[in-house]
Amino acid sequence: MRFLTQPTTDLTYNDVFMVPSRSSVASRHDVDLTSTDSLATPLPLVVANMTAVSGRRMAETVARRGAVAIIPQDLPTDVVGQAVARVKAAHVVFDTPVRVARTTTVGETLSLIPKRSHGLAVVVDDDGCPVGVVRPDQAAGADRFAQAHEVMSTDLVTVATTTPPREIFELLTASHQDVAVALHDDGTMAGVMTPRGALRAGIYSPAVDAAGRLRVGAAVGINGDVAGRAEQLLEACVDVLVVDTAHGHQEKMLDALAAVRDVRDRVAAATGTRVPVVAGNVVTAAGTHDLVDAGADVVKVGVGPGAMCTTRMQTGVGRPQFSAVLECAEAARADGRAVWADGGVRHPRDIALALAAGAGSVMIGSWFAGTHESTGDLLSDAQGRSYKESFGMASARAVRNRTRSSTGYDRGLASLFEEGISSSRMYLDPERPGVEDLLDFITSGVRSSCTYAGARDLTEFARLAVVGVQSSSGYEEGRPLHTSW
Ligand SMILES: NC(=O)C1=CN([C@@H]2O[C@H](COP(=O)(O)OP(=O)(O)OC[C@H]3O[C@@H](n4cnc5c(N)ncnc54)[C@H](OP(=O)(O)O)[C@@H]3O)[C@@H](O)[C@H]2O)C=CC1
Ligand SMILES: Nc1nc2c(ncn2[C@@H]2O[C@H](COP(=O)(O)O)[C@@H](O)[C@H]2O)c(=O)[nH]1
Repeated sequence: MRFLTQPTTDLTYNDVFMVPSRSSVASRHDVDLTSTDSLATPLPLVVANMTAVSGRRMAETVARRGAVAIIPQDLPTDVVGQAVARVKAAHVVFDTPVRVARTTTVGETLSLIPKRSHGLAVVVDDDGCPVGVVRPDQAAGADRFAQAHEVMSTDLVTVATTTPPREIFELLTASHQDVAVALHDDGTMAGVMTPRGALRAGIYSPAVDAAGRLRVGAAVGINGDVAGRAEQLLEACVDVLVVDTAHGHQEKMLDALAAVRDVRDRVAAATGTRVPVVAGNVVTAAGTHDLVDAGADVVKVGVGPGAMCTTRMQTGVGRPQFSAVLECAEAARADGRAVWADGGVRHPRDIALALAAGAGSVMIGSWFAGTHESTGDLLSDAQGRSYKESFGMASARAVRNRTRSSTGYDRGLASLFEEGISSSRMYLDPERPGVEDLLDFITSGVRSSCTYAGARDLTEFARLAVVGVQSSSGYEEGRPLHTSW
């Protein structure tokens, strides 16, 4: 990346723009978005280890499209193990729908439907074979205690798991149906595919492990039995370990990271599978080098840019994220490593700019909180707008949860140090209510950014991008107007 003119201050994503360059890339479909970190995921996107955001539904949905989610550090390892097992058991092409039994009540079925973006629930019999589909409009007039089989439609489109997505798309559009149910040879349900899902299956590749299963990561903090937790997570088959704390450039972190690296190396020697270790957060070259020296394969960058973050206002500490990523990416590259740009992403352009600055992948939290697949329940405000509740991992709410096994006195002490928002509303975008809708939005933007720069992949993009510094009115000029002025 080069600047049009050398900046004299540190910069946020909003402070910068890219200019187009002469390009020989004829189509946005010709751009390869494989991440340039050691994970080499098909998409350079990571879902942040935030309790309000990242769980098994999020993990399997994004992995099917090529990204990876990190399960938060505040969950007990047996719970993480169950989530990882569910992700690993999920089909890599067909989506996992909401599944109910014939006898599930209509009330419960309707409450479960928003947990996925398909807008329906598949009814299965005792053997796991699909027998019908319930959509909210079919159940609208029914008693809440009626059972799913009483309101379901039995007009099912079924396909074999080997049916190509394009064929499924054509089958569904010709029959005016909204979903196909894929069956295993024994008639049990493998998953579902919508027409939109069929299009996605044609353009995205799943992020898979050596055994062809969906990939998922998990986080560890720096307190307690860090090595023990890392070992249990590796036994649970996580594909990436994230050692995460607010102040990543502290000696306690370097010790914790070295302990995690040693466990990982021991497991790698025994199993032949070397799981990458990510560590953060830092915002300087010095912090990056120290984390690499202590064992990080990838360094996580960002102090204070997150949407749930109060660190900068509380402490004055942090750094504008574009400059932090740029400096840390250069330092990591010199050490033969990569960085993740963590936090502060609100538009596809921010991801493109982070990648232009040299990030191997970009981590997103709050934006994805406002989707069907995030962990929270779907709520409605007084105007009927759908939202999910989100909160920061250093908020009083998260600290209370993290310290639940400590003494009252220690919990009281910990609660004095909150650096995050305990409750915020992340509204679902009616145009893009599912995380896959956001992935479509992001990847189309980033593919386009690459072609403007003349780049066929993200290594080229980070080399060829030409970046300028803009005033706040320059940024404002680029914002679309939804009403006239
Ligand atoms: N990217 C960012 O800007 C930030 C991210 N977060 C996120 O919040 C989550 C919780 O992280 P964290 O608060 O570190 O909790 P952890 O549970 O990981 O504990 C942090 C440990 O580091 C010690 N510590 C020393 N200095 C600091 C400091 N300035 N800030 C915080 N801890 C410090 C604490 O000791 P003691 O309590 O005794 O001081 C404690 O032992 C993580 O997911 C993290 O990514 C939190 C804040 C900023
Ligand atoms: N200072 C704080 N930072 C937090 C907190 N919870 C999470 N985070 C950081 O934000 C990113 C995600 O950023 P987003 O803009 O996409 O939401 C996450 O990965 C953490 O590094 C917090 O309570 N305080």
